[in-house]
Amino acid sequence: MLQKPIYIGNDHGGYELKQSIMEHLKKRGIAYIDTGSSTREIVRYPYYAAKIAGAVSRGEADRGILICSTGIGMSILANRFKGVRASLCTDTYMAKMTRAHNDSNVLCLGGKVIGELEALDILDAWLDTEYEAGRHSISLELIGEAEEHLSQPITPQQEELFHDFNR
Ligand SMILES: O=P(O)(O)OC[C@H]1O[C@@H](O)[C@H](O)[C@@H]1O
Repeated sequence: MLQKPIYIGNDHGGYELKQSIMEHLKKRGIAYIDTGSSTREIVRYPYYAAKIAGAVSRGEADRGILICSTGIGMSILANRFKGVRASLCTDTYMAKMTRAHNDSNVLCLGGKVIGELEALDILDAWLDTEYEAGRHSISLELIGEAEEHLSQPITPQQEELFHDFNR
């Protein structure tokens, strides 16, 4: 059960699909806040992606959904924010796995890559799959450690940890 509304962002390429996503969330009784572009006019996707990724990173939102033409540009930007694990999904398997294994907190979709029904199935899989934790929590810790040292070269000790599969 989600505690906070899902933040949604989109550019022109994601405008159409966002309408279906919002309708679907409404039907499911899931609260959302739409901070995306409200027209088909050409806009800059990094601006809209940063609003959602920033909100998730600061803890104002637990989950976000980003929709652009391919989902790629927005996922590139979102994953630069601390604590954001943005997942570009093109099928339900990816959506389930990224929740179960990566505790994904931002779903990225490509409005020109997948059809409406496929997108809604992906969304449901992402919403309904719980994070498994267990062995995956070590990997998330490693991602967190990498985030702390983004612009610094990895030390030999960190390098060692990355290759220690017994952790
Ligand atoms: O549509 P334009 O502005 O040409 O390019 C931006 C798109 O390029 C991709 O990274 C994103 O999918 C975004 O929607």
